[in-house]
Amino acid sequence: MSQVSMPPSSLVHTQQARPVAIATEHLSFSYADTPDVLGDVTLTITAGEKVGVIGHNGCGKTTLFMLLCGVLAPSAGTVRLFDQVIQPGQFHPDIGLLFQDPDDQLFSTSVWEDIAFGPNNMNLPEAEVAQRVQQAMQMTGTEPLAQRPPHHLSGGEKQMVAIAGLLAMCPRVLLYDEPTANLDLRSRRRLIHFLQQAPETLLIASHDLEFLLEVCDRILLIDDGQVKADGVPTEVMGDGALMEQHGLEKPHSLIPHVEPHHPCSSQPE
Ligand SMILES: Nc1ncnc2c1ncn2[C@@H]1O[C@H](COP(=O)(O)OP(=O)(O)OP(=O)(O)O)[C@@H](O)[C@H]1O
Repeated sequence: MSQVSMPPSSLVHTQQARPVAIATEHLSFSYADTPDVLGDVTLTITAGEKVGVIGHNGCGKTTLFMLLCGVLAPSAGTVRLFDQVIQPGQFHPDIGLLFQDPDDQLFSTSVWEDIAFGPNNMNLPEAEVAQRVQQAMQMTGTEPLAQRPPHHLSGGEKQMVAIAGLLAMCPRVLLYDEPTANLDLRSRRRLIHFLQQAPETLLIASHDLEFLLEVCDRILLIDDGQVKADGVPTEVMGDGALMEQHGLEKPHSLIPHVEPHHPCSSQPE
């Protein structure tokens, strides 16, 4: 694995004081007809980190997320969430997954009902459910949509409602799978500000590398079922040879900008 630069020692010290949010040990997974999607992945995510997960189509980002939150059962290895081993198939309110397609997440008759679904499942008192729904709608700017049927919303509106549904469960870890896929530029910018201020531990799988550069403090590059690079975003994504080797491109903002010299302009003195 390419270790692309270590954080400064003061940062290491701060991070060591924080608990480990996610730890995988020798995590492997195969689908019945797709073997070795992930092979022997061992990694540690510290509480409060904002980690971008990159890799070409089909490299296993979504599969990794589904293993981390217990939707899929590992073929081998374990996942720990704050030192508790994740039991596949069980409800883990401490970790939430935003699906790639918000339609997979929204199914109630109104936005309010959808956001309340998670807290209701946690058997919270009605007043607390209402308070959490209200707060989650406020944070995501979805209050005006409260009584609308989710299937009538635009792609971007659905995305924010799906995020509100996760926030209402107050998870400590959030997994975002392609969160900018349905968003226009203004909604994308709003999501960037929102995630920059998020107190939770974040893992974000995305092909929108510029978005990851703005939000994340660490990048994992996945290929051939393994973590091939783990480090500071500008250094992992700024390494053109590394990116190309794994089927990716350096983000535009990390390519040095050279002003083209117009042939008719006067020569510099
Ligand atoms: N339910 C499934 N059954 C069989 N194979 C699957 C299933 N889901 C995913 N796969 C395969 O597993 C591999 C990893 O898929 P995954 O969706 O995790 O990749 P990804 O990195 O999230 O891709 P993308 O960037 O396109 O979203 C791919 O080869 C995919 O075809």
